[in-house]
Amino acid sequence: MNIQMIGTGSAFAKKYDNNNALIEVPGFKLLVDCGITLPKALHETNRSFDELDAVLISHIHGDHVGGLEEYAFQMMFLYGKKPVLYIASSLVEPLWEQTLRGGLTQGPLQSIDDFFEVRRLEEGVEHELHPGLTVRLLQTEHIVGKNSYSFIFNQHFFYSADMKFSQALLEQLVENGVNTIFHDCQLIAPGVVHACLDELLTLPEPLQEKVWLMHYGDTMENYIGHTGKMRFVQQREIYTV
Ligand SMILES: Nc1ccn([C@@H]2O[C@H](COP(=O)(O)O)[C@@H](O)[C@H]2O)c(=O)n1
Ligand SMILES: [Zn+2]
Ligand SMILES: [Zn+2]
Repeated sequence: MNIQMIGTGSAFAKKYDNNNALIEVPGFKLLVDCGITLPKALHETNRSFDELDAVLISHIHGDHVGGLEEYAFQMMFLYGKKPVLYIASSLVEPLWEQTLRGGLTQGPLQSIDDFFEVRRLEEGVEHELHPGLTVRLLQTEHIVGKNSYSFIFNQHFFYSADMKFSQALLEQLVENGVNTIFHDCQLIAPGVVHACLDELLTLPEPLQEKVWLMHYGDTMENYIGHTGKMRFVQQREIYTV
């Protein structure tokens, strides 16, 4: 499985695009989150919405869903298709009612199903998205009252939604077979709604070796060499995990 971060930036980053990823297995390309900067960033990566097979959403913040309106409209008006949207069941209603409805509705097109082929996912269930690609949703702590789901792909690759620090969770994941962790990282403490670098640096070194940092601010380069055994994911680079 290959992963390319179309962006690695935090919500306010300007040097880096929104923390959205493209996961690829033979015959299938999955976009993970679709933030405000995604349409332009995808274009700059010489890719188009039409080549994606589906999008998977972690939670409802602009840097993760703000590009979905353009995705839906481009697919409808440029390609005559309805994109496949994988999303936790609990997020379907808030995504439509609180984020997309205002921009997308027109004439007879009044429901999320008019724009997306919605595939509802349940937490804790192993879902096969395509032969060679499974995902399990894990609800992780981010903002009180807003559901947020991290992902375990192919039972060994953990991709954090925006989440608070939890050493216990990371240790449990590794015990259960996870060998690579892409984790959001706020460079400056306190993390509040994200794990911050100081917290992640308290992880034991063998665990740090499995951790790659993403969702970082514009000053990331100042921290190179100061992340213990953890490494920064580089925007647009392709990793095999
Ligand atoms: N100093 C800050 C700045 C922002 N927040 C919260 O972050 C959320 C948006 O960013 P994401 O990376 O989570 O998409 C939003 O809920 C802000 O309230 C914060 O807590 N502190
Ligand atoms: Zn975010
Ligand atoms: Zn968030």
